Amino acid sequence: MESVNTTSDRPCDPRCLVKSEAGISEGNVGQGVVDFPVAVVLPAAGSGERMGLSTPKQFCTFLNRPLISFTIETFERIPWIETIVVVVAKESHDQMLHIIDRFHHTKVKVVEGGATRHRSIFNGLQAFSESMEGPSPLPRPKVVIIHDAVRPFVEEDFLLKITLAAKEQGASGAIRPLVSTVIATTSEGYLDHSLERTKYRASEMPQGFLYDIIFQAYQRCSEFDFEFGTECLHLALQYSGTNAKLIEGPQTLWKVTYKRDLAAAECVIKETLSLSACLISGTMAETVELASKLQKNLAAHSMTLDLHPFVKGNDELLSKTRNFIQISARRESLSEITEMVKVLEEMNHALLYPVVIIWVHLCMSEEPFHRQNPDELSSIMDISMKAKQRNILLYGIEVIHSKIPELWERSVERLSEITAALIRDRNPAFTGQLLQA
Ligand SMILES: Nc1ccn([C@@H]2O[C@H](COP(=O)(O)OP(=O)(O)OP(=O)(O)O)[C@@H](O)[C@H]2O)c(=O)n1
Ligand SMILES: O=C(CO)[C@H](O)[C@H](O)COP(=O)(O)O
Repeated sequence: MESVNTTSDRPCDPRCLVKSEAGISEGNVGQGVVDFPVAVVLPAAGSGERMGLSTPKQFCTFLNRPLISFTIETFERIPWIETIVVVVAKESHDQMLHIIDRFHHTKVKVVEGGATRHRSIFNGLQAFSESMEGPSPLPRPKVVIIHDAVRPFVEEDFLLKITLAAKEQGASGAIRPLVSTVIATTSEGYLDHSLERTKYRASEMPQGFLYDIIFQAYQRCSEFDFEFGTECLHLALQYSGTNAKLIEGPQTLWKVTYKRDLAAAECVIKETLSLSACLISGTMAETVELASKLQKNLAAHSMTLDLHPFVKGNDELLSKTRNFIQISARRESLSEITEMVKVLEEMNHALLYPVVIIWVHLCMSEEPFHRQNPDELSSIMDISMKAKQRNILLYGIEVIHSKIPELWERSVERLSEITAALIRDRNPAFTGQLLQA
């Protein structure tokens, strides 16, 4: 296998859409460059002591998905990565299989972990090697990337740098500037000496290796290394004589370690998910006018709104969008929302990330919709409850088209703020509510 598939049928990762906007088109970064087999080992057999939760951090959930699934997805959607070996503790094996099934991961092979990170990584690498007992091995890669399962943010262009450097030099690794100075302490707890910070770097992940180099290093390393070592690059140097090429990586490579890191990871994903939305205006003059005001106001919240009169039948648009705002002055428009939810469900569009739909009802009379149509209020609740089970978050906002310009402007302002907050926060607790702007 010397060539790679460069197309992906995975649902679109919003993080990659951001990359595309930055000029790197989705799915073709490695095209024609990575023409050798590449596999990934994700150690995920730790217990997450520093997190202080009963669930190991890789299985902690945010946005309805365990952390490890986000990391797997990052690698899985890169066409030139063939196989992902996920190393988990024996007791997590079934849970891992369930995650693979539920989130439709397709490139993953699960391997049993060891008592330390190095032992887990070695177990992962052994999945590619012949052994007397055990199942037949996976095809041996030229380059293997090792990456902690608890670092969900790594992008294709950086992985490409790591992979190519590993192919050229035998080993490569991500580094970051130190945030704090490193000091040595005496056994009595006093300062012994401090290191000159500019000379040192933090070693992060991913790291890349020629498979034969890192496998040999693990075969030769000592029990002490297995028990207390924390650095794969060091093993490659000491036991295979390979000096790693170090590449400065982005700050998003940080490792989820403490509880606050889980909240930070959720924030990063939510922020990316809320960069754009599809605004469905209809054709009535008042709804089109409101749509263009909303578009302008939300630009101030760093949100780009694409305006469309309708989306019905436009499956391509639906499949690329994570946020929809439908403005309507007609009562029947709720049935259009029901239809949209149905289409999104059929596409399984919210499998990996929650989708937000905001139904904005523009009341042309001073009498609000919720007083005129109490039955329809309960039907928003019904639709939203069913949608929520499929990870689709439906909210309603009512805005009265006041004839008094100041009141109207104030309502539009409030509508913009509520809309931005609902999209940014993706809070399931407010679904089915008809909020007043
Ligand atoms: N026996 C182990 C220990 C750790 N890891 C994995 O190595 C990665 C980085 O390790 P670390 O952040 O230290 O994870 P934990 O050991 O789980 O955390 P802690 O040190 O707080 O217990 C994690 O994905 C972790 O699951 C592993 O596969 N096998
Ligand atoms: O980032 C690293 C680079 O080698 C660490 O060694 C790795 O994350 C190990 O984590 P820990 O020592 O906390 O188990």
